[in-house]
Amino acid sequence: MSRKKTPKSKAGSVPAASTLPTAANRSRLAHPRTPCPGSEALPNGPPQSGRPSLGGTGDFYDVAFKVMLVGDSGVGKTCLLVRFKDGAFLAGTFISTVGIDFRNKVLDVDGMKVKLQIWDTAGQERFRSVTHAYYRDAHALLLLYDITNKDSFDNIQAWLTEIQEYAQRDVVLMLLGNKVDSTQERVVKREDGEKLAKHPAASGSLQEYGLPFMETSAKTGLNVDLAFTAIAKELKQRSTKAPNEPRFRLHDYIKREGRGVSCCRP
Ligand SMILES: Nc1nc2c(ncn2[C@@H]2O[C@H](COP(=O)(O)OP(=O)(O)OP(=O)(O)O)[C@@H](O)[C@H]2O)c(=O)[nH]1
Ligand SMILES: [Mg+2]
Repeated sequence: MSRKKTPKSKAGSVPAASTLPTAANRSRLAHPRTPCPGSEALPNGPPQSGRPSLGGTGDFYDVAFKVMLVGDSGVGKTCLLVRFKDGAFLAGTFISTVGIDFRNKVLDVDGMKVKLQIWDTAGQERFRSVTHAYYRDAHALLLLYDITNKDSFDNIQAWLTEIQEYAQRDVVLMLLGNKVDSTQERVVKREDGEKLAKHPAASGSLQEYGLPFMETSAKTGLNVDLAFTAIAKELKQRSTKAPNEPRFRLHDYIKREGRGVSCCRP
């Protein structure tokens, strides 16, 4: 597969739904808390695996995928993304995401440049219709709850139902219990997360094997890179399908590489 350079912004070349961000309206829809040097306005087009045609900043990549962060407001989606992208933690006042925002990051996965275009959605109910419009183009979803917030955990089933309704059937899905650094405030046991991941009532094509599950901390960085890397590896394997390449097993990978991960197969 040839390595290509992302063409200069193509944001104007693909029609976007009116509610979706474009170069012109992005700042109205999202309030990033830190400057986003890697951010760029991109079309909400069809899946891009194998065809690097996303608008860009000049990153080189071989394949590009769309990853969405979903879950209740306050679970740490924005912080997880900022930790992964910038290696920093957004402490202090909680500023809820408005609409949707995104960042790009190119990972080297087994010699191939994999570009993740990561969409950070607003967890608040009032933005749900905006989020729905993005599900269908997502190749992977990271579904978060907050281990210090029982409601966010209880709402996971509702999120899974929504995912089943709006996302592609073969979407790669991973469940993350965030804020694992807050040991004193923990109200959701790791075993409960594992149990839910093993037997989700609704989870699309991954139901057969249960969901890959990890606990993470955007504050300390625990398992954050691993979550995105695992997703990138899975997506890359699916798109290249090299005949002699050993099959990548997402569950086994995070079990082997994760810290504090026991895992997930039923
Ligand atoms: N202790 C701890 N706090 C965290 C962690 N991740 C996020 N937070 C805090 O939790 C609050 C919410 O984080 P956000 O990342 O903004 O939450 P969100 O899921 O993006 O929320 P919405 O944008 O409303 O959907 C902020 O005050 C963060 O500082 C974490 O891993 N550990
Ligand atoms: Mg947010």
